[in-house]
Amino acid sequence: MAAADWGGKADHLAGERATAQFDVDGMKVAWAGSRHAVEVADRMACLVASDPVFRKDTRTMLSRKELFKDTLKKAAHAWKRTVELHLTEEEANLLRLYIDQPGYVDLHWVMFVPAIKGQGTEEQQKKWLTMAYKFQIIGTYAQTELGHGSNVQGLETTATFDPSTDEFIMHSPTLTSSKWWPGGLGKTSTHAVVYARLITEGKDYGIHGFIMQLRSLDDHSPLPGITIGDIGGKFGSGAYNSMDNGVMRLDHVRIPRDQMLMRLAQVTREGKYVHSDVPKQLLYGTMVYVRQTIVADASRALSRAVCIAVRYGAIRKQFGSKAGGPETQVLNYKTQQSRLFPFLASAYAFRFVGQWLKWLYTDVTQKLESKDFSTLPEAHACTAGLKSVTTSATADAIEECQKLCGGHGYLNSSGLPELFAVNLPACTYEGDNVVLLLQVARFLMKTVSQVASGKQPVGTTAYMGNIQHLMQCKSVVNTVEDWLNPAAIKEVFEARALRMAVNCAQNISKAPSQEEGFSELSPDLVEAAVAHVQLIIVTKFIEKLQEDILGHGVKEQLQKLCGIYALHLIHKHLGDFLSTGCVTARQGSLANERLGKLYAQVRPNAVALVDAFDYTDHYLGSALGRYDGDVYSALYKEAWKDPLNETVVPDGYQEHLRPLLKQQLKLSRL
Ligand SMILES: CCCCC/C=C\C/C=C\C/C=C\C/C=C\C/C=C/C(=O)SCCNC(=O)CCNC(=O)[C@H](O)C(C)(C)COP(=O)(O)OP(=O)(O)OC[C@H]1O[C@@H](n2cnc3c(N)ncnc32)[C@H](O)[C@@H]1OP(=O)(O)O
Ligand SMILES: Cc1cc2nc3c(=O)[nH]c(=O)nc-3n(C[C@H](O)[C@H](O)[C@H](O)COP(=O)(O)OP(=O)(O)OC[C@H]3O[C@@H](n4cnc5c(N)ncnc54)[C@H](O)[C@@H]3O)c2cc1C
Repeated sequence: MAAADWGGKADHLAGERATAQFDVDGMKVAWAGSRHAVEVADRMACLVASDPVFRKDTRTMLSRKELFKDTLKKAAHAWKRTVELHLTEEEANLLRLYIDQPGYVDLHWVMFVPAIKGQGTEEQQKKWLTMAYKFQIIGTYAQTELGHGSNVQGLETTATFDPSTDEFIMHSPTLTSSKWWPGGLGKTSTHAVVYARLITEGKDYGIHGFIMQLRSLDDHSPLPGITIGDIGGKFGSGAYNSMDNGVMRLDHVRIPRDQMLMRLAQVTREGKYVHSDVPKQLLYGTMVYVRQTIVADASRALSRAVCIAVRYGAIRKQFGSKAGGPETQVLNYKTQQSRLFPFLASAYAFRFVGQWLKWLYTDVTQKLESKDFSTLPEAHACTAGLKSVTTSATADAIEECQKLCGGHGYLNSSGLPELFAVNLPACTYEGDNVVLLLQVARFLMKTVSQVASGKQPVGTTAYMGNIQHLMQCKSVVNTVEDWLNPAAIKEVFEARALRMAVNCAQNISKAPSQEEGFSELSPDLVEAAVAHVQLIIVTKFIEKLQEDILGHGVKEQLQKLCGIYALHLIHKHLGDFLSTGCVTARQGSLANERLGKLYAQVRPNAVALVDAFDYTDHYLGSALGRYDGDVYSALYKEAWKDPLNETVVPDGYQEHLRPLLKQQLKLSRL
């Protein structure tokens, strides 16, 4: 039976849109960053949605092989369209984003090219990037090994210089040194930036990057000495299984000396190791760059989940009044609002902090080019911390959005299981989130000790300079309305973050050594790091509201969302705020009361607030999140696409079901 014959007319969202109290177009600009950004994104999203090659509605039903081939097809077609339409870099990136299928191209553009740009000399960039930009070679980033991921200094692959031939010998000395995980390595990449221990003149100089050709450019077979394959299926159907994450073993593979990336350090013809006068941490520069892009990915993934849950919540009805009145939209339940609206606010908060982080990264890069390395530690702490907090919150929120959509959220056709499976590994890749928070904590402990010795901190830690006030201040909040004051909100977040950091520093100083203290206190340090990162997000949201924001009612809605973001954190982490004496129990309950009022104010705007994300139905990929709200017809239609429904009587009936039924029938007649 076709969906149209189903009978009942589907509900729709027009009524919801009519209650919006702001200009949705203006909000689209605030979300995207500029009118230009809205326009380009729209154009690229429509280009993808209207091209049958980019269909993805049956993706979760494909076998791994079919899915992989489909990914190759999409990537090749995307490149063809990029060339035919002379797309700019910005347009091509958006095209890739809206295709919405992880694949080798992500690693090529997001890691291989940036690694060469950041660590290659001008000559090396000219040679390799020219080929990479034209897709004459396909590259990946091969750092992680079977035995070590987080501990980069523990990697085992060796690159031993042989002066007799002017070559490096690349080798995997143990099973655990097998490269393991790099995306695109398994079946696609022709080249990689491989991280290995540099050994010359008998001395181990630690980890460095090397460009290696892995496969023949004629027939794609692995080059001699290289064993390579895919590491196997991953969590979820469809999802990240489109990516050929790979394993690679190297057996004394020789590469020319000039394939060591030599911007930060060089090996001379004679085998002398020479380090440039730049910090060795620049070796980690590609990770800083990618962590920054992952924050933007997190806000996008979160906003997709929220868009699905809000639209569906406005359509779905359960229970009516006792008098037999109409059923209630589930979005009207206060519990639904208190679970969902903090995610809506977080999506906006992460979006704005991501825009700021992009600015910070650009600023640091410009400073590095003029040999000013002073802001590198802060850039590392900000990218590591924000990557960690935003991806963890996003993965949790997508899972909760599935529950917010009830049973239908568990269907692949809701789009939520795949969204979860694709974004969950962001908590691990580019640095495990806990490991990264410990990096932030290390930065905070250094800053606290500098403040103690009279140095004035700058940037995102400038608040620590206000230590006299923040260590003893009491929140001025006395009424529910006082929690509308951004200065009052900022003060309690600053006081909480500083007091948690100072507590940790004091406790570490009581330990026999700094190292032991850091290890013992690491759970508290992680919480202090989270408090600092949440302060950054709240602060950047407040600063965003000080900008010129055009459009009727747009700023007012953002103020409400900013309030929700901050106050829901106070509610969630009330233990921190109380134990550090930043707020009293009464102020905590006033914050909660304010939160309830903000939810009620956001409710009539909820659907319009997710419309402002400006996602096409193709990109959302959800029967529940459709723009027109025709949810039930869509679910019904999607069900029939399942391969199980290709036949009325299932395969296996003759072999397994019929004999069983017959036998049981026979037994019952005995
Ligand atoms: C269906 C839709 C899908 C659509 C998708 C569409 C688009 C996708 C687009 C993008 C997706 C993005 C990517 C693709 C997906 C996945 C790719 C994944 C790739 C990877 O995972 S690559 C491997 C990443 N690996 C890691 O991150 C390892 C983590 N470990 C580390 O970073 C480090 O080892 C460590 C934990 C930081 C420790 O370093 P180490 O040197 O051993 O020790 P320390 O003593 O702690 O540090 C020394 C010193 O250095 C400072 N430091 C550390 N890191 C950095 C840095 N990055 N930058 C600057 N400084 C750094 C540290 O602070 C210390 O400084 P001191 O002053 O204190 O000495
Ligand atoms: C989907 C996906 C794609 C990837 N793509 C790539 C790629 O393209 N290229 C590449 O090189 N790598 C890639 N990786 C690898 C990724 O970077 C690593 O998995 C990541 O850095 C984490 O390292 P690990 O797996 O060794 O985790 P481990 O470090 O083994 O972590 C295991 C547990 O130990 C904890 N832990 C570890 N160290 C500490 C510590 N010091 N203190 C406290 N707790 C600690 C962690 O918090 C975690 O809970 C990918 C991974 C995934 C999942």
